[in-house]
Amino acid sequence: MTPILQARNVTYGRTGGRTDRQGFSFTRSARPPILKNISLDLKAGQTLGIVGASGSGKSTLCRILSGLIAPDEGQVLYQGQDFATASEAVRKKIRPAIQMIFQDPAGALDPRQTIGDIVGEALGPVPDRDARIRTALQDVGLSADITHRYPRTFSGGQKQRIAIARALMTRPCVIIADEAVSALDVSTQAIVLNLLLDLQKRQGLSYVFVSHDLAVIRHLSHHIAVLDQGRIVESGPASDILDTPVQPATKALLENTY
Ligand SMILES: Nc1ncnc2c1ncn2[C@@H]1O[C@H](COP(=O)(O)OP(=O)(O)OP(=O)(O)O)[C@@H](O)[C@H]1O
Repeated sequence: MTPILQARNVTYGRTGGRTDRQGFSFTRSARPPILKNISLDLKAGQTLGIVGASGSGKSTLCRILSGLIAPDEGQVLYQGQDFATASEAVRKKIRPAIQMIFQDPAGALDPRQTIGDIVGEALGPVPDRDARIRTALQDVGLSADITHRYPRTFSGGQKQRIAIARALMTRPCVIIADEAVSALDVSTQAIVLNLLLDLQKRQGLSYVFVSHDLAVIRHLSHHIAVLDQGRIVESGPASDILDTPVQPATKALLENTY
């Protein structure tokens, strides 16, 4: 079966001249690329864990896999279709199918918007808007009656649930989670991770789950790719990587975990 999401020989940050959505630009220089020759597959209904030390390129890879920025070389394919060469009609389908959740739930939620407006942001004025917002909140274990409240009155874990509810609104197939539980305390991490596992079971979601923390990655990954200085140095089934690591970068991450 074709993987739901694939990177094929992706290189980024070498050729210069590109500007990403956050306004950073790259210039030609002798420094190595941020990502070099990355190939990976995400199977439908599974979780690919991407682990690496700080600065190894994890967030950049997330932005490329979600289509926020384009690779300088190589391809990103959703259900076998190249983001770069897909027609506008196909891109319109791909965009809502891939959603991201970020590390800082507080920063990701506009404090001036109500929870209803935040969760319903991507929906537009559809007739069943309120019902869909309420269902999404219930799907992440929150009360459907919080739509009129504001983010500041919620805990970090609740804010991350609200961010997950927002991501679910477009009925995505793939969620890319960039350090999505790193800002939470350990017991709240476990609650959010179990919620993600439950959603995967119920809705068949596929995850790219990025973390510097192998204990977190262990909890939900089927496959793992280890990123070191912009390259994948080791990848395979989660149990192989965690139980018999080969590369020094993987061993170092494991030593820091246990
Ligand atoms: N827009 C940019 N312009 C220039 N350099 C960048 C840009 N984005 C990232 N970098 C550099 O690319 C490298 C990888 O950054 P990235 O944020 O992807 O790593 P990371 O593994 O997510 O790190 P962390 O775990 O600390 O968030 C770093 O050296 C960073 O300084």
